[in-house]
Amino acid sequence: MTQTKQPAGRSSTSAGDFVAPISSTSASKFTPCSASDHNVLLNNFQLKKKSYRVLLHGQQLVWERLQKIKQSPQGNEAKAPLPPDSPAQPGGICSYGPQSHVLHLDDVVSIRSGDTKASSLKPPSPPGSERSSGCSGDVAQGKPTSQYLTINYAMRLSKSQTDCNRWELRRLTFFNSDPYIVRQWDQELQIRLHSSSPTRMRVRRLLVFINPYGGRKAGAQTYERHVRPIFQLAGVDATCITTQRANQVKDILLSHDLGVYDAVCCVGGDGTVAEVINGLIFRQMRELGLDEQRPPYIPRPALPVGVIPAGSTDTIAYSMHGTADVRTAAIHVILGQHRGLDVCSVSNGQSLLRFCASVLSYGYLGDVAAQSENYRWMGPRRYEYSGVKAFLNNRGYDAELRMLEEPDLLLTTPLEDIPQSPDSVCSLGESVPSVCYANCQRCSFASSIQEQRSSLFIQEESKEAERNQQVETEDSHLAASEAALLRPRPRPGNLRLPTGSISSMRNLGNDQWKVVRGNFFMICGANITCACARSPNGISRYSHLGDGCLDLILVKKTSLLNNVRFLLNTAGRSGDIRNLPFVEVYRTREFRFRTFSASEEDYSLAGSCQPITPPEEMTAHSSSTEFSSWNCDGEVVTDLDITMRSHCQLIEVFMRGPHSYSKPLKGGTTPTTPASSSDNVYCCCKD
Ligand SMILES: Nc1ncnc2c1ncn2[C@@H]1O[C@H](COP(=O)(O)OP(=O)(O)OP(=O)(O)O)[C@@H](O)[C@H]1O
Repeated sequence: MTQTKQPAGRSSTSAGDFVAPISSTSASKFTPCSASDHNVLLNNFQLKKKSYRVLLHGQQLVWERLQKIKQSPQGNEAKAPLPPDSPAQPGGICSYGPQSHVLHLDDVVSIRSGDTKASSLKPPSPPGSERSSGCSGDVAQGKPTSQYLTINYAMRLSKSQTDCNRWELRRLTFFNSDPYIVRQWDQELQIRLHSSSPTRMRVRRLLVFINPYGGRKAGAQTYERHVRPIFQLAGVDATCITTQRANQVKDILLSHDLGVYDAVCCVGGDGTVAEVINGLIFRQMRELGLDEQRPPYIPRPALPVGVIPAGSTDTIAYSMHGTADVRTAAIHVILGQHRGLDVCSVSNGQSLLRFCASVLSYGYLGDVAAQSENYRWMGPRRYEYSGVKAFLNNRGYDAELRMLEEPDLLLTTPLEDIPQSPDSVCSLGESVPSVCYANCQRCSFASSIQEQRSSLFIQEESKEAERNQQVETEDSHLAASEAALLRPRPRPGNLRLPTGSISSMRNLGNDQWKVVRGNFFMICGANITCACARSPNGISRYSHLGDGCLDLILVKKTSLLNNVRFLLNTAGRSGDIRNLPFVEVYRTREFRFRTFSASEEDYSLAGSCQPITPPEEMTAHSSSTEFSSWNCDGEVVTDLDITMRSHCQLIEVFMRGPHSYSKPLKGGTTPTTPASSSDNVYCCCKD
């Protein structure tokens, strides 16, 4: 820890700035966030014409109000921190005392200094320009002139009664009459803001796809009004492409040079997100020279993805952020925190068809997807109309499903070996399933296992990949050898792995396939919760964003009343479909589907790896009452022999996950954040 030095030959300033070693009382409040040995800056600044002592320590900025003390014994006027008078700023995470305000640099969007307040408020210059690096307001070398320092940051509205996962932008403008101090703070903050972290990437050049056709056809306006200003504030250089047709996103991603971009972002609904994800994965397969129809493993794309909701349901964005708020999604892109998102491959007997990021659904939702395309002119209301039609016409669909049930980690792992984190609200091998939040322990654990697998078994799995390529059986074309070629995953922290966890993962292959036959109202393979504004818990409330598993939900065909019960249950906040006697939920990594009433010719109607079926074929197929279609991320797939397989954290997406928090306490007291494991269960939006 070092302290700052004032440049020689300058007089002290009227604001009472000083550079001082941290006092023992202040230092005792620190809870360092990173192990790196950062400098500590400590100076007085003015904020809204009031004096504050401001401290930069590690990745945390702390400011504490000063007040005048009448006279010191020596006769000098002095300043001291105010007594406790206001609660700490929400978002503060360290124990600095109740009167301190704490801002983590993870939540800072941009920093800019200026000679005047107005000039410090201007957005930073885009990357590549002279002023984009280092000191933003002054020429880095030479005599500084800036006295204002504006810090733009984002804050979650944790006290909001309507949407507590929403984030908003805020700013602080500090004043110091000594430009040397302002320059030093500016430089130090810029360095720390852009320092690399395995789970955070500050995007500089972004490729943005805008779908002007999805949802209410307002993608372009949404981007201009809400997203562009946020990207500008962060100094992001965004190249925008407004799509002209379906599948254009995928075609561009497959054919264009993406080397200059740090990330890809889409403004659209689930179909647009799926196009981006499919485009990036297929591109990676091409670059590696893999057979796209029968790849020996699924490679991880190089670029992370940002998702801005502008579609009809936006379940992917909602499941990622806990809200479909556009500004929140844009803020997550510029803050740059990313997590691995599971992606499922969908294949038929012959080849890989496509990748699915949210849900693959047969029966009721498949019928809705197939029919609603005919009523797109209605906008999002087409789902209600087609939904009622498909509901009344559903006579049940015969099907056979085979799956490997995910073993419960608790059964194979001694309890004391299960990693515990005070920040986490997700258990691992839980008897009561957990909900996936920010800092999800189940997903972190899956990530760690993935990393260990790729390093420990790389040689063995490479051999397995070779063997699989030689002996291509119907079942092995997507064999689980991808881990060998996955690059190591970023790890949020030092997570201790339970002993035996690796072997329990590897024993999966020896387990027995479970077979379920029946007549179903609906069959869903849910990769994520599939929550949306109308169904805040989603179809699959306990699905995790990155645990490498999917939830197979089987809704048996019983009575019309039960179908209504099921739909009401998924729409409400308090219901749990697991309690319904005609619903079965299995957690698995893979399932296979066949409809036993279909003849051989009925299989693989699409008959190729064409991901989206042509409309004529789709309509003809959907008119059959014996077979349904598949709804894959809102797009229609008509094959009748389907395998869905989850690929753990295959793609990095800009998100933190929905947040866990306590209800705001009565009397305006802010609950402590992050939530401890005991106060995680309530969302202030819930009742
Ligand atoms: N210019 C365009 N004209 C016609 N179709 C387009 C165009 N651009 C994109 N598409 C296609 O529009 C389809 C629907 O888009 P998207 O899924 O984003 O919106 P949505 O269906 O309204 O939303 P959601 O999937 O969230 O319900 C996608 O399959 C995409 O390929």
